[in-house]
Amino acid sequence: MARFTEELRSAADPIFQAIFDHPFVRGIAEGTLQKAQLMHYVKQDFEYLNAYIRIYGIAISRCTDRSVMALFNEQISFILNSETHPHQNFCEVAGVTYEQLQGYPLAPSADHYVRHMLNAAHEGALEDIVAAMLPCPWTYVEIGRKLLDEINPEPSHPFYDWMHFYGDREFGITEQLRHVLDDSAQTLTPARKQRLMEHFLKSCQLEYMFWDMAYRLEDWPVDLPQAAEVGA
Ligand SMILES: Cc1ncc(CN)c(N)n1
Repeated sequence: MARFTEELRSAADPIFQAIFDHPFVRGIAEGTLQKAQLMHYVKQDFEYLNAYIRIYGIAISRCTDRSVMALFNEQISFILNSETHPHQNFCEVAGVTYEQLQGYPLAPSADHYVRHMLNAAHEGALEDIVAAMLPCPWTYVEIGRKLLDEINPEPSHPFYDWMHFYGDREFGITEQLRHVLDDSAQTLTPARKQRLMEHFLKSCQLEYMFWDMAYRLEDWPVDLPQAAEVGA
């Protein structure tokens, strides 16, 4: 019998293919992204990963199994201590410091993505959270591997580090999260599995929208004056 997560991946295949073809991902391959696009991506991804860490925290609060707690704990450390490297790569190419790109509000699509994972976390069980979180490492490891296979970049490629970071590393966590989900799916009803499929597919769509948000420099439609800050 096919793994449940194999069914998820098959259903999401058109979205994965659209992500591989997205102009931001092609811009990584071709080294053609604009400074503003790289900066917008890092501003948004820094806040997205902060939220993702907090959602792991909620997931830990739902765990009964210590090995799953340990897995989530390791992933929090990985994001805090290592997933800064691909951001640094983009900052170097854009010619800005990492600190300059921190503390910005989430743009609409990034906000939508974070809210979707939080809804799954607050309304669902552990497996709902994992289904909504899984596209994050899964799409990136496939993007990284595809780009490495396709262009076999020289160390002088501007995004050499980014491609190696994701192409070499995210497979492990993707497999481990898949196991957590496959194990719990064994005892779930078809209706529950359908719900997990919906969480997974929506996160895949939101992965696409995140790339698109960065490429198009998506932001809220109306700029607010500084005085909109409370007490200013
Ligand atoms: C939006 C998003 N999705 C996935 C990843 C890879 N962990 C990321 N850094 N940002």
